[in-house]
Amino acid sequence: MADSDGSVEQKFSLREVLDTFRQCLSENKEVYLQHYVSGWRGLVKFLNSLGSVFSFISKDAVNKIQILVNHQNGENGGHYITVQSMVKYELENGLVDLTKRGGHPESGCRTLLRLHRALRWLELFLERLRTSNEDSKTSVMCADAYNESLAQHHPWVVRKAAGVAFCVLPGRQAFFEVMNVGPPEQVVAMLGEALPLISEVYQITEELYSHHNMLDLP
Ligand SMILES: CCCCCCCC/C=C\CCCCCCCC(=O)N[C@@H](COP(=O)(O)O)[C@H](O)/C=C/CCCCCCCCCCCCC
Repeated sequence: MADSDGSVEQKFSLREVLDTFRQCLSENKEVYLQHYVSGWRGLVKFLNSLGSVFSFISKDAVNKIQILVNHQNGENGGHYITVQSMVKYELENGLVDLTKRGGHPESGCRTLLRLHRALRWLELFLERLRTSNEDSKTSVMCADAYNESLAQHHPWVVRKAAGVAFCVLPGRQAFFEVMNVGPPEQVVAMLGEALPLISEVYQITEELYSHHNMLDLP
């Protein structure tokens, strides 16, 4: 549908995000980068619909998505099909800054690690949403999930800004409406479908990064 300014409306759909995370895993449990990035694109649509307070977060996510897309579309794009092939290629060719930032500030590995950490936040947040009740506050659920995950990797100023943004999150009912799924029971059911997929993608990536000692890339 076109907006009044002629731009194409980009409505968030939880179903679409669920489908992209379903497509993420290959038969032998490799993570397809293209679908991983599409999943994040879908989530950013949701974030954008929440208002400009969140734009510093969505800008960072979009920037990281774009770095990964550039790798996929670049001359070595054939190595950026799965997270596993990307890790292998970048490590074998010395394209990752392993201990301090240097010549490869935009490696696929360090960029994906930032989104991977955010995926843990998402998993924790969605699980809280799924098991929440009408009186639960999205701001509290979001902050708790953040403090348990991403916050450990952010400096004070980012944690403060994130905390301010969480305070203006819409309430649970409005939040569920933006998901475009239907009544709350259907949202809860779909979250129950989405969570194991997100969790599996997270676990596989976590093990891969841990195996290569890359969970703290600068
Ligand atoms: C299913 C629908 C309901 C949930 C929808 C959630 C939608 C969330 C969409 C996007 C999440 C944003 C992901 C942010 C990635 C952050 C990556 C990161 O950690 N970047 C920092 C480090 O990067 P480098 O400097 O090392 O390159 C960077 O400093 C961060 C800057 C921005 C602040 C990030 C705060 C993240 C807060 C967590 C997301 C809150 C979203 C709330 C909306 C419900």
